[in-house]
Amino acid sequence: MEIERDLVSPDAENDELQIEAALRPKRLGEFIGQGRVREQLSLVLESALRRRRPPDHVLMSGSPGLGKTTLAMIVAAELNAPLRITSGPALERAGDLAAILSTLAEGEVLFIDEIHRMARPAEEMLYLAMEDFRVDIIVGKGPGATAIPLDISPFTLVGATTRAGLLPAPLRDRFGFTAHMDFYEVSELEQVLYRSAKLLRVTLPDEGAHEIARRSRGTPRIANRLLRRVRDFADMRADGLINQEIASAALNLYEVDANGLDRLDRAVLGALLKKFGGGPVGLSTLAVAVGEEAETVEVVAEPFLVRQGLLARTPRGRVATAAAWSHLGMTPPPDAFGAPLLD
Ligand SMILES: Nc1ncnc2c1ncn2[C@@H]1O[C@H](COP(=O)(O)OP(=O)(O)OP(=O)(O)O)[C@@H](O)[C@H]1O
Repeated sequence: MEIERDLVSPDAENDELQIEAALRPKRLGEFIGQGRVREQLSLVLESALRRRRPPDHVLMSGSPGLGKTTLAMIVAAELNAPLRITSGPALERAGDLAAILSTLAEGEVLFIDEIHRMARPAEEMLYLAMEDFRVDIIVGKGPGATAIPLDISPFTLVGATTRAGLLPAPLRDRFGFTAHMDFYEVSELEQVLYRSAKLLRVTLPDEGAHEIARRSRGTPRIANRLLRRVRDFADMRADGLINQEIASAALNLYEVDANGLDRLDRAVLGALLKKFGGGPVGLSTLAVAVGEEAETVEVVAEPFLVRQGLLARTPRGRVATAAAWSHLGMTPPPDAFGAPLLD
């Protein structure tokens, strides 16, 4: 079974990238939510500016669509520094990274998205670059190979990962500041929606904003996407009025459920309850049951289901909570949460 990428998929689709760019907050002061990260980052950046030195390297971890790329761009903007963007999968060989590092301008911000997917030789080159602003260029092969050290300009690395746990410790330790991005509160998503509505020239009453925010899976990217779909629906069916009823009808039409669960979330929960009696079941078995890659289930669906209190990760596997059974309107078997109690 192939799960279609849904309206609430946290990944950006191609035609969406342009709209996203237009909706991106450009400065830290415009960035909504993630209060602690914002405050810590602003201290790091301010003190770097005062010392006239590039700040410590920054690692950002969190689910897709929570604003990691946006924050990386903001870091460069706040430092008034140029920004270079690449991603882990593009750095297949050490030479790919050397070509970038050796051409960085002084103080430039290098953003590596999906940094956990970088090839090993590139990763090792990065250690030295991050620590000593130096790369060793290997010339020749085999026993005759020599390493020629090359100084590079001091720079700031901003790494983003959806899977901080996969980063090797030597790499993780070289970041002076780690920002854990969490899902957004409904009230924060409302602020994201008001801001986007203004930029898109959409009239958004409070009740419409609330309905969209609470179904946005705690993710600004999804909130912005749902806003555009609800606007289309309201334009066609309600003279552009986005009240609670219209927002709710539009989101039902697009199969976003009342808690913002998407089709993949529901498929994972459904399989867990119907095929495995609520678990425990291993991640890969669960992924096969919904026809998805284990990584997709782990990175995309699980964090939100865990956050919603619908699924628990235990040493023996994934387990549905009581809330999951009631969310799908099912009755758990008597032994669903361990042995039944005897009177
Ligand atoms: N704090 C925020 N305030 C307002 N808008 C935000 C915020 N965070 C993200 N957004 C919006 O969500 C969109 C997606 O954010 P972004 O691309 O930065 O996410 P990401 O975490 O880098 O995702 P991915 O890992 O998939 O690249 C942006 O276009 C931006 O409009």
